[in-house]
Amino acid sequence: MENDFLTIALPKGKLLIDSIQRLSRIGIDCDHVNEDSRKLFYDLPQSKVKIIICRATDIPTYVEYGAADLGIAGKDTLLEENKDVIELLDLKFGYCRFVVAMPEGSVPPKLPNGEYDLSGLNHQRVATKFPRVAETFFSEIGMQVNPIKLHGNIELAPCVGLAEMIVDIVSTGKTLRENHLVEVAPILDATSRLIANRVAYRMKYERIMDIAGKLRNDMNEVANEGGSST
Ligand SMILES: Nc1ncnc2c1ncn2[C@@H]1O[C@H](COP(=O)(O)OP(=O)(O)OP(=O)(O)O)[C@@H](O)[C@H]1O
Ligand SMILES: O=P(O)(O)OC[C@H]1O[C@H](OP(=O)(O)OP(=O)(O)O)[C@H](O)[C@@H]1O
Repeated sequence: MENDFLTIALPKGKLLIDSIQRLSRIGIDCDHVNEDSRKLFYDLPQSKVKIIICRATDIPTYVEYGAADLGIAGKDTLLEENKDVIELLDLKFGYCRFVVAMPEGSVPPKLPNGEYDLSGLNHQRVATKFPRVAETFFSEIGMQVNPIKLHGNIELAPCVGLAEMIVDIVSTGKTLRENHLVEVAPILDATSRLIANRVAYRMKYERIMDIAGKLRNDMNEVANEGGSST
């Protein structure tokens, strides 16, 4: 019966390989799902699962509207998209950090506690893919900024005068370094999460909790063996 099937939305891009590995390890036969193909959905009748491949930033939308029962998305995307979904599990891969960064030549002075004094940045322009995250961070410290929404290569913006600073993801720090930008404030850390549609969570509770439980056990087993969980 069609309703026995569970639809899982996976993000193309950086999180796809780990997502496939995690699902494969708990017996969902999705090893053949790959990004090089232009195929965007896969039926896995043995596992009674359909996999759909979405842009990372669209995963919460597919799950909120019920086009997917489950999805895997970065916490950064969940905060920015702010969709009505249930966050079931921290999968602990795809680690990255949100930061505020500025050109080396214009970093603000430091406070006695060693943090940068951001107060002079009030009402300045922030280039970012994450305007909600940026505005929330600054409003929590009593400041207002003018977000300029971009879709990529954020680090370019302050180098060419489009914005005074950026709010972006840092992983290795290479992109900041190569563009002469300095982190002036951490915002938060992000990892990938298993999310569920609210209705599916009630209607398909046992299957969803079975998958979430198996993913959690798999992570614990890998951690107990002392290895990386990805
Ligand atoms: N160095 C990194 N840069 C960007 N994202 C990272 C990094 N490390 C981990 N991630 C995680 O991977 C997720 C997907 O990133 P990816 O670059 O594949 O897609 P995207 O470019 O953000 O999405 P879209 O294609 O919709 O713009 C991010 O939301 C984040 O959670
Ligand atoms: O600290 P690093 O390891 O250098 O990684 C950080 C970079 O990775 C992301 O960009 P992405 O590769 O997603 O490309 P984009 O600029 O098109 O978003 C992010 O927006 C940074 O630019």
